[in-house]
Amino acid sequence: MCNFKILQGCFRCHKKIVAYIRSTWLCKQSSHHRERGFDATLSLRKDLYLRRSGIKPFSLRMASDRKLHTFEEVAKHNQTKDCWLIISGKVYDVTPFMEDHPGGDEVLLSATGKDATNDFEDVGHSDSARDMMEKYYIGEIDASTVPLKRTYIPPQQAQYNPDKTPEFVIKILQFLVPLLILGLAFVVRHYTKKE
Ligand code: HEM
Repeated sequence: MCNFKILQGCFRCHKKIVAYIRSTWLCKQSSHHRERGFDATLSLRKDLYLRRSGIKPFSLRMASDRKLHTFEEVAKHNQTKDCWLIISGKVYDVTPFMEDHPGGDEVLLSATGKDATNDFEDVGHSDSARDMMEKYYIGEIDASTVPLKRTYIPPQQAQYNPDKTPEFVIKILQFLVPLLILGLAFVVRHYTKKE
């Protein structure tokens, strides 16, 4: 039985070919090359083939190898000694990595019980970090079981409501009373001058 299936451009003419790999050997490929009298790739070692094709083995796992986990099941693994993460639709058991994770085990713990894709991407993990993920991959997440993202509901704009409290009346009076006194002073002065 073949472990991996590859759809990749031909080394020579870049036409897409299908190849199957068993263990470390390429065991079957589409007849494209043989039709042209070229079947040297049949004896290529898998790692050489993969290096040339630029595909990481991680992406080559067949669908049947991927276990589908529910969100609820994954969320239960939220301890230092049992820690699973969901990143880009994939499930990782990072328990053996907790002590060695350069960012510490606490960040990994804080990323459990949710889709940690953004947390992972925000850090700007290196390519070597991404390559390491393969080691901890245990399956796919059943997307239909992931709770919908909490949507941000902006605070409701307070409706215009003129302030009618006593405080507001006092403020108005503080402004009006000096004006009234000033006006009264002018009136009094005006009449007293005439007399
Ligand atoms: C399978 C999952 C993960 C693997 C294999 C992994 C691996 C690594 C590696 C190798 C580094 C060293 C820096 C680098 O090479 O990029 C690193 C750093 C770090 N990681 Fe992760 N990581 C994973 C998940 C996460 C998650 C989910 C978070 C956030 C919640 C996170 C937060 C960090 C932080 C904060 C650093 C330190 C960055 C720094 O100090 O520059 N990692 N990780």
